[in-house]
Amino acid sequence: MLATGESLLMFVAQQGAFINFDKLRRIHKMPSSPHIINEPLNNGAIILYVAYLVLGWLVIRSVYRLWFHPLHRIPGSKLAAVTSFYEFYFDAIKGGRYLWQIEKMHEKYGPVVRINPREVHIKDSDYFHTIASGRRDKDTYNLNTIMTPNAALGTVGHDSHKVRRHIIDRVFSKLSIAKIDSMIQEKLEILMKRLNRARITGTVVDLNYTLANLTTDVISEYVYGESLGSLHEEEYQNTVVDDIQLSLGSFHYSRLSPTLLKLVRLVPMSLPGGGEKLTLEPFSRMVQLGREKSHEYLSGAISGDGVKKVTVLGALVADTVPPQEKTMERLVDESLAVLTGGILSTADVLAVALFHLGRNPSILQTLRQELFGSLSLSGDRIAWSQQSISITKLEKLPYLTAVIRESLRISHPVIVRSARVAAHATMYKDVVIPPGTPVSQSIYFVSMDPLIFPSPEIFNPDRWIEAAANGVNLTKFFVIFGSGSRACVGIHLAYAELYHIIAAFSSTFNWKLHQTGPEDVRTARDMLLAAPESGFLSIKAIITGTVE
Ligand code: HEM
Repeated sequence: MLATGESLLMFVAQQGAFINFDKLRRIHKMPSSPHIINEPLNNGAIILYVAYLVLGWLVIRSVYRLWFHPLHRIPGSKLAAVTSFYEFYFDAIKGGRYLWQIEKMHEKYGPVVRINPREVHIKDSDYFHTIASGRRDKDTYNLNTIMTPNAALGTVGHDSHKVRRHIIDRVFSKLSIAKIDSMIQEKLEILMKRLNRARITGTVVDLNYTLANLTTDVISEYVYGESLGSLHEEEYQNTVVDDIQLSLGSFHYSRLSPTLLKLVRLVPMSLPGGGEKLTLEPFSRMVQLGREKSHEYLSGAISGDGVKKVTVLGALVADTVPPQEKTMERLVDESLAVLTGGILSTADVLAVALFHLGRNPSILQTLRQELFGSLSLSGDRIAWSQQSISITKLEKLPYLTAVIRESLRISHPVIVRSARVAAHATMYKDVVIPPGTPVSQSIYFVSMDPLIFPSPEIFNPDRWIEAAANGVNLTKFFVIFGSGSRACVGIHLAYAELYHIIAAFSSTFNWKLHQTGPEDVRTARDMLLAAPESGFLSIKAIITGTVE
C-alpha cells in the first residue's frame, strides 16, 4: 500500500511539468505569486492533484466501459456497467440483495443484461444447461468469494478441474455413498434420540441447527476419518455451523476485494452487511482444522491407500494422485470445500421440508401412508438404524421422492450465481457474447420460474408426480445441484441424508412450528446460501408427540 502511495506521489510530481499549476491555483483561490510556484506543494495541493488524476482516470475508464468495452452493446444499468461498486453496494453493504436488482434489470432490459463491467447474466430457464456445458472455465472474480482456490470447487481452468474432480468423484459416487449408508443411519439414531429428549422436555428445536449436527458429523467423518462430534456437543449448539455462518457474512466483500479480506484477516473488524459480522476468524479456525487433519495424511500417519475406512483425504493422497496435487494447500482447500459444502446446504433443505410438511397435514398424511405402506417399520422408530431401511429402498418411493424434489426446489439452498467463461464467442439468440466473458445464471430464477413451476411459492410435491404422469420433462429444470462438469459432487450424499432423515422424522414424530412463518422461510437474500430478510434460515418447532 505504502509503495503504491509513494509511486503515485512520484508520478504526480513528474506530471507537475505538464500540469498548469498556475491555473489550478487560480481556480482554487490559492496564492499565485511567482515566488510560491517554485516552492514544494503543500499537502492540500498534493491531495487535490491526486484527486484530479483519479477523477480523470475514472472518467476515462467509465467512457471506455460504456462506449468501447466489448460488452458495451449488452443492455443493463449504466451504473452497473461503469463500476463494480454498484453490485458491491447491493451485495456487501445491503447484505446479499443484488440478485433482486439483477431481476429488476431483466424486467426492464430483457433476458440478457450486463450486471457489472465484465459480466453478463442470462435469465432464461431453457438456457441454463447451455452455459454449464462443454469446455468452460470458471471466473476468478466470482471464485474470490469462496476462498478455496485449490479445491475443485474453486478451480478456474476446465482442464485442472477435470483432474481434481476425477480424484474426488470416486469417493462420492453412488456406490461409495451406498457403502456409508450404515454410518449415516447410526448418526441418525443419535439424532432421533436427541429429538426424542426434546419431545419429552418440550424444548423448542431449531431444526436447521439440530439437523446440521447430523450433516456435520457425517461429512466430517467421511472427510477426516473421524467425526467432529457435533451430535454430542451441548444440545442445540454447533460450533462448525456458527463458524460457517460467520464466514458467509464476509463472502460478498471478498468477491470485490480479496485484498480487503486479507486486511480483515489481520484485523478482525465489523462492516455493514445485513447484520452479519465481517470477520475471518472463524474461517481461519476451519483452515486450521483442515491443516491439522491434512498433516496426518500427508505425513503418512494415516495412509491413503490400504486404509480400511474410505475418506476424502485418503483419496487425495492415494498413490494414483499426481504428486503436484498432493500439497498441503490442496488438501486443506478440498477438505474445506467439501466439508462446508456438505453441511448447511442439506440441513437447510431438510428444515424447509419439515416446515412445509408441518404446515400441510394432507401432504404429511400422504407421505406417511406411503412410508407405512411400503416399509416394514417396527414399533421403535427412534432406533432408526435397527429398521434396516437402505437408501436403495427409500429411493423407490415416488411420493417421498416428490417431497424431496419439491423441498430442494423451493429451498434452492445454493443461491450464489456461478459464472462460466468460454474461450470462444457464444450466442444467446441473436446476441453475441464475446469470448472470455463471464456469463452467469441463477438457480433461484429457474427454480422459482412461474412459467415452469406455476405458483412457485407453493409447496406442491404433486407437481412432480403429475408432470411424470403427463410425460412432461420437469426434471430438465431441476437444476438445484448445478449442471455440467461443475455440478455438485455431493449429490448422492445429500440425497442419502434427505431420504433417511425425512423418512425417519415424519414417520416418527408429530410436530408443530414455533414462531416460524412463511416470511421466515421466504428467500430474500443471497448469502451464498439462500437467506431470509435477516440472519440465516432458522426454522423452529416443538415435537409434540410420536406417531402411533
Ligand atoms: C442439498 C444439498 C446440496 C445442494 C443444493 C448443492 C448444490 C451445489 C451446487 C449448485 C454446486 C455447483 C456450484 C457451482 O456451479 O459452482 C455444488 C458444487 C459442489 N458441492 Fe454441493 N450441494 C449440496 C450438497 C453437497 C454435499 C452434501 C456436499 C459434500 C460432499 C457438496 C459438495 C460440493 C462440492 C465439493 C462442489 C464443487 C464441485 C466441483 O466444482 O467439481 N455439496 N453443490
